[in-house]
Amino acid sequence: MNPSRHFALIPAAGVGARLGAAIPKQYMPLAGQPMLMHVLRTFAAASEISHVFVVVSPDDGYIADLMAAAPHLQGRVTVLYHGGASRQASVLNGLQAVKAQVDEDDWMLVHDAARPGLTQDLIAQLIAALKDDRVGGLLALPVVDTLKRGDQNARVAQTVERSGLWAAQTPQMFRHGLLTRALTLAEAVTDEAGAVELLGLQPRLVEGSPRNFKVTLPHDVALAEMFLKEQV
Ligand SMILES: Nc1ccn([C@@H]2O[C@H](COP(=O)(O)OP(=O)(O)OP(=O)(O)O)[C@@H](O)[C@H]2O)c(=O)n1
Ligand SMILES: C[C@](O)(CO)[C@H](O)COP(=O)(O)O
Repeated sequence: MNPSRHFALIPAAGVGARLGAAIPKQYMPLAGQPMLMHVLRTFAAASEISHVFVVVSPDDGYIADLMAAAPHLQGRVTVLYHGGASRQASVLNGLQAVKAQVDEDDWMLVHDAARPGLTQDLIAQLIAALKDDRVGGLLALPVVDTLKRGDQNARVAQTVERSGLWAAQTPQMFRHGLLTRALTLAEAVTDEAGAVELLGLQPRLVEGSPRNFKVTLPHDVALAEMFLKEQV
C-alpha cells in the first residue's frame, strides 16, 4: 500500500468583513506581498506537501493576478473556484472538487489563508506528531489568560475555568475520506476538528505558535507584519 500523501487545502473565499478593508483580507499586502501569497509560498516550499489547493470565490477577481505574478507556484498550486457561503462549505466544496486527485486515506492539511505566519517547521511538526495517528489533529495554543464570560452590559458574568483549554489554530489535518464524511454530516462547525468530534472521535492537539494567529481585526495587521518581517 502506498504511503499516504499530504495535501494542503487553503480556504480563501471569505470577504474579511471584521477587518473592514477595501479588498478581501487574504489579498491585503503584508510585508510586501498579499497575505495569501505568504501561505501559498510556505506550503509550496514544504517538501512534505504533494500539492496545494486554494479555494476562492467563484467570482474572485484577484487570484489570477496573484498567480501570474508567482511563476514559481505554477505546478505546485491549483486554484479551485468553489468557495461557499461559509468556511465549512468552502472546505467541503474543495474536498469534493479534488476527489479524483486525492485518495481517501491521503492527509488534508486545511489552513486559513488568514494565518500568514505559518512556517515550514510548524507544518513539519504537525505532520510528524500525527504520522501514525488514527484520527488526525490540529495546531493549537494552550490558553494562558484568565477567561471571563461577559453579560450584555460588558460586566463579568463569570470566570471560566481555563485549565485544559486550548485555542484552535490551523492547519487541521485529517484524512480526505474521514474529513469529507464529517463535514457533510455536521450542521454548522467553525473548524474541521469540530466536525470530526461530532463523529465521537478525539483529534490530537499539537502545540502551534503565536505567530500563526488569524488576522481578523484591524489591529491584527500590524502584528502580522511584525512576525512576517522577523521571518525575513
Ligand atoms: N465563506 C468563506 C468564509 C471564510 N473562508 C476562509 O476561511 C478563513 C478563516 O475565516 P475568517 O477569518 O472568518 O475570514 P472571513 O470570513 O473572510 O472574515 P470575516 O468573518 O471577518 O468576514 C479565511 O481564510 C477565509 O478566507 C472561506 O474560504 N469561505
Ligand atoms: C478554523 C479556525 O481558524 C480555528 O480557530 C476558526 O474557527 C475560524 O473561525 P472564523 O470565524 O471562520 O475565522
